[in-house]
Amino acid sequence: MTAEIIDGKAFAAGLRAQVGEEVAALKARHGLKPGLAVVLVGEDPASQVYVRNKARQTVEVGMASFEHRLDVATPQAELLALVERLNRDPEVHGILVQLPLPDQIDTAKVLDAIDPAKDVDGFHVINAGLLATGQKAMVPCTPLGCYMLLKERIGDLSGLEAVVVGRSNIVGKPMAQLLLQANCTVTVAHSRTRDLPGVCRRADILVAAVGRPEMVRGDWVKPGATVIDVGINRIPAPERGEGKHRLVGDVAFEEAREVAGAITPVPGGVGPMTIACLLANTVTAACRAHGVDEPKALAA
Ligand SMILES: NC(=O)C1=CN([C@@H]2O[C@H](COP(=O)(O)OP(=O)(O)OC[C@H]3O[C@@H](n4cnc5c(N)ncnc54)[C@H](OP(=O)(O)O)[C@@H]3O)[C@@H](O)[C@H]2O)C=CC1
Ligand SMILES: Nc1nc(=O)c2c([nH]1)NC[C@@H]1CN(c3ccc(C(=O)N[C@@H](CCC(=O)O)C(=O)O)cc3)C=[N+]21
Repeated sequence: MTAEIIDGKAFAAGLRAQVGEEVAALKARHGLKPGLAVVLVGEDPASQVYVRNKARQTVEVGMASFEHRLDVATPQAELLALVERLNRDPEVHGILVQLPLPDQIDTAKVLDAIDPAKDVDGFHVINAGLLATGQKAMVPCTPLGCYMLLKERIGDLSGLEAVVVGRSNIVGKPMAQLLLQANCTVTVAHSRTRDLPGVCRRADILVAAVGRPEMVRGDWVKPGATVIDVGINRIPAPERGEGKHRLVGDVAFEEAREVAGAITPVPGGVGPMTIACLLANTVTAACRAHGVDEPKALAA
């Protein structure tokens, strides 16, 4: 059996259309235009691509986009001052500071300077704590996108064995929290996990967020499992010409698709969902800021 391919690109397009409708309704009923500010420090080429895509899609759904590009040598104090200004700006409902940040900047300090109500990345400790205790939070975009794909494919997740490989604050940990909330039995695996292939083989839901190209092999996958590949790895592709690259996930896709029940591709899987969820979170933040009912379809 070969797996169903989970079309994250198509699902994300549908979610963006829903966001667009909500934005139009907020304007018509409340004269409210949600706004997203994106801050990029430095000129990392991959980050520039994401930031450009985010800005384009923000405008496409009818929201206001504010882009701030700072020099790679920007002192921490200057970045913190910008965040403070955005916190106070009533036209800005969501703030995203693109990671990674240059070495002179203390990332945790910057993330925790963002008003938790405008923290559409869900990286602030307040939001991490709210999520972990089952309260209303801003949920990190990538895990939220993965969760939506899982709900769409499986429906009720209760009682399923979920294995999340990776324990970062931005993907692995919040992913595990969402799955736990949905009544999965959750295992979080990492670089010190013993017998990682054996642990993965228990999973009805296997989420790979490690940052190692094609690490999860076909024989790590339980037959029929749903595999969510979060990894975005750029590897050399000499077959496409000298100096060319291609994107691969953290899962060996061709092997895994022969065993899994369903699997997300890279590209076209989780990546587009991340940006769509960022837009959804910005609408949610704007609604909360103005005491308007928030659209249920845009949240976990
Ligand atoms: N699609 C999207 O929108 C997004 C994709 N990504 C991608 O997802 C991947 C993960 O990102 P992120 O969480 O930020 O990465 P981090 O580097 O912050 O975390 C990686 C995690 O993987 C674990 N790990 C590393 N090597 C191994 C190994 N050999 N065996 C088991 N576990 C291992 C680490 O374990 P330990 O803690 O023990 O070191 C760590 O917990 C990357 O490819 C990134 O590009 C990230 C964000 C968004
Ligand atoms: N504050 C912050 N928030 C983030 O959410 C954040 C970040 N910093 N830093 C970088 C990572 C990475 N990330 C991606 C978003 C979209 C795609 C995406 O759309 N990928 C396309 C391919 C794009 C391509 O071709 O390069 C796909 O998978 O189909 C990938 C990766 C968000 N991140």
